[in-house]
Amino acid sequence: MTSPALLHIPEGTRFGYRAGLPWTRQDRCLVEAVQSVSAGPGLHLLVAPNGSGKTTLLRTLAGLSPTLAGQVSTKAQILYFADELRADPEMKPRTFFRAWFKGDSLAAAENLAETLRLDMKCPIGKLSRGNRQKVILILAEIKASLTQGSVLLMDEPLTGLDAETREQVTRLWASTNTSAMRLVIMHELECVRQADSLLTIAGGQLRHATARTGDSWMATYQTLHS
Ligand SMILES: Nc1ncnc2c1ncn2[C@@H]1O[C@H](COP(=O)(O)OP(=O)(O)OP(=O)(O)O)[C@@H](O)[C@H]1O
Repeated sequence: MTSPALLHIPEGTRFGYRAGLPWTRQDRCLVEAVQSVSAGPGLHLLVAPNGSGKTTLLRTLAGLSPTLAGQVSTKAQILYFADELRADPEMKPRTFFRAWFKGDSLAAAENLAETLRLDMKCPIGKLSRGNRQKVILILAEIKASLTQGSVLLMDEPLTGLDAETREQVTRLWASTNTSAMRLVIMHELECVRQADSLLTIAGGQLRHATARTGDSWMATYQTLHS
């Protein structure tokens, strides 16, 4: 049985920004869906060259920017996580999670922090890039666990993590909150062995592969760009 689509991007949908002064404003299209894209629960990778419009696409899917044409549809709860944690630098992760969660959810956040070796007593402003990233990942996972079938949009969540933590996180994604859809921007395709699809932007076109060609997602990426 195929999984229900949680996110649908119709053919012709355009993503970008409006540039210039209000009276001379012009659309600058970065990405156009040349085929419709539907994705359901699982892990979906968004990998494309620097500056091709990945963050713009993700922010638009999150409803933070308008599409330039067309309309994205979803019935799911959308959770967007930017590539940097925005929180009071004096706040410690323990206080941060206590502000977000109570009871079992808070306990789950604390357990995950222990698993990922996050120092809960170090102020966020003094955490390394990778450790700040762990705070975002824990927030994402515990929030996703509160609603069935959420859509998590994550901008470079693995950047800055050491190899062991990356491995732990990708294993976690495969085993928990499996009703969620994770659309994840990343640059290092090698660190993910299992994924349900790959999206990329080639020459301004959004391309989607739902099965691997060849042995790896890297081979699929190269095919989509050829
Ligand atoms: N509102 C805006 N005004 C002006 N330029 C913009 C705006 N939004 C995006 N851009 C430009 O569009 C291009 C694509 O940006 P975006 O951040 O979406 O790319 P990206 O693929 O995520 O890049 P990277 O891999 O480097 O993070 C960049 O050159 C960026 O400066």
